[in-house]
Amino acid sequence: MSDLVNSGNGLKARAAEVAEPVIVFENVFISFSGRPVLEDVSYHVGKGQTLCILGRSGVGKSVSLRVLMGFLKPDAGSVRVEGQEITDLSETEMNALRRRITMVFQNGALFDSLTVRENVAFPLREQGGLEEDQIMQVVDRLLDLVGASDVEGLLPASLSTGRRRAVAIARALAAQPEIVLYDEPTTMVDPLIARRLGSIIQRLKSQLGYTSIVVTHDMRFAERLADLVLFLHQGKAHFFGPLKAFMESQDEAIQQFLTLDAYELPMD
Ligand SMILES: Nc1ncnc2c1ncn2[C@@H]1O[C@H](COP(=O)(O)OP(=O)(O)OP(=O)(O)O)[C@@H](O)[C@H]1O
Repeated sequence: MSDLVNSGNGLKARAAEVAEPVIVFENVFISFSGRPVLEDVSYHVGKGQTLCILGRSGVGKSVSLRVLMGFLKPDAGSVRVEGQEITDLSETEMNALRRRITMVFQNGALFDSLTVRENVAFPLREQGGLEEDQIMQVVDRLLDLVGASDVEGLLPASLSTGRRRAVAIARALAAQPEIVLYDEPTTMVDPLIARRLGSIIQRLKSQLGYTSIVVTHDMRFAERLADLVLFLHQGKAHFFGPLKAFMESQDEAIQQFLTLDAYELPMD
């Protein structure tokens, strides 16, 4: 059933059948009350790659994620996940898609009354199909992966923000997604915790081959994780390409973003 239970699943076979990248945005437009936010934005993410979406505040980074989750419909353009057009799916089809794509929210959205272990076990129980001892095995592995084994018996309220976010990542993974979206994972945590969260995301990529998109303000975080960068600027995909090309770009808007980032006091 899962990579976490047994290493063989249908993912590889399905990916091989799909000629195009796992996620494709093509000429996407979206506006609110006539005010354009994304104008003609295109990018793609291949299997196992990490894309970091960068850009100044309010430029449409979170909107891009919400379009991918089907919470917002673009006015025009195509959004495809493993070759399937998602802009015209019914709510039922969208719910099926949301089992394959999961979003880790800043606040973690954990159940307050459940322990860390029970929180992580929750999606596995909800999905069914696993015996209790298998569930416990998967939970152990996930807690270990995010470094939260020592707090498994605690309630979320007693954890630090960074720990809560790590547990939220474990719970998101328990739903066995194929694609993980992270919205500002390092906001409001100190640099050490940010580095730890970065290591967790990195490990998920190298050990489990997740395809992921990370929205972040934090250039140091992006530098550690990104294969690809999408830099949104004035509604446009001002840059889309490999991290190295982004860092070396002499483009004025990119230079300004990188320079300002270097001078910004760390928010986390
Ligand atoms: N549902 C909505 N209705 C109206 N306007 C919206 C909606 N969602 C987003 N917006 C607007 O779209 C713009 C982009 O928002 P978004 O949250 O994507 O920015 P962001 O780049 O993620 O910024 P930040 O880094 O500050 O989170 C903002 O001006 C926001 O007010």
